[in-house]
Amino acid sequence: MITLHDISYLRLGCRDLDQMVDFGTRILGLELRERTATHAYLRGDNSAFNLCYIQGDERYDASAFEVPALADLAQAEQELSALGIAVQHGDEAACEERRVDAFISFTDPNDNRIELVYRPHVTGVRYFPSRDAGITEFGHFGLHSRDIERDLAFWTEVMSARVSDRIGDGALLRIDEVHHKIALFSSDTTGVQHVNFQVASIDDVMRAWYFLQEQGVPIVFGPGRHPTSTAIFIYFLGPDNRVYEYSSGVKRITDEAGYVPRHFEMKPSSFCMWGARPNVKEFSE
Ligand SMILES: O=C(O)c1cccc(O)c1O
Ligand SMILES: [Fe+2]
Repeated sequence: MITLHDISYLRLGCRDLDQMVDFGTRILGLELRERTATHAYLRGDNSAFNLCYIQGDERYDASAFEVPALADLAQAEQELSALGIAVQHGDEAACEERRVDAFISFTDPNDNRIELVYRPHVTGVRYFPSRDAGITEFGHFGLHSRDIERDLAFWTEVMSARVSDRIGDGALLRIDEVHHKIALFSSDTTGVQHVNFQVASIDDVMRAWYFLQEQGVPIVFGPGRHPTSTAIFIYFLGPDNRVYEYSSGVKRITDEAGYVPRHFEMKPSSFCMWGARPNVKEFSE
């Protein structure tokens, strides 16, 4: 089994880097930490970055997870190879580009690009937001799945994630006490399905609601409250057409041994207990 310590970062291809930097800073409220001609590193906490936008193929994305020890990379490579999954080693330049000491990359059974990283760089400089969005951490992300049972088996049996709740086919997976850091949703494509940042309180979610409307940002779901994680949320679209989410109050699962996942029906009320209706394809019946 491969043990994931935490989510680390997302690499997101885009056609217009300036536009994504503007969105990331002025709208999302992330800090632009570094910028090259082709790469922009943005963060909502003290890590080197959470999101790296890369000028070029807008369909490109990769999601990264931290493993605790260097030896975990070699062990992961062995286990993945035994399953017939091809593994690449990051060379020095690729490590530098990702601000990590070492990493391997592969594609999961859904062809999602996954990176396992050792020692993602953390800074001693506190996150300085470019707007007061109230971000407290990089919360979780959703991945598309063209075959949920196949992908769920991979993420739980190979990557040691645990199911916290299901909604229809969808699955919310934890790798620590936080209710979920990975979500799998049934779809016909690959890659990142949504990007979540946690904010401090309901006030930040409601402030975002007014702010996003004023800025003309399309809101696609919420404000609302998830019955699953109990988090209060709002979802909106970036200029890259990706779905972004702020949420606050995600529950923790402390009774690891005794917890039994619940299976919510595939209905809007399973995504929002206040009655908001999702305008997000993967959340709809
Ligand atoms: O927080 C949740 O429970 C949740 C449920 C459905 C979809 C999501 O994106 C979520 O974050
Ligand atoms: Fe989410």
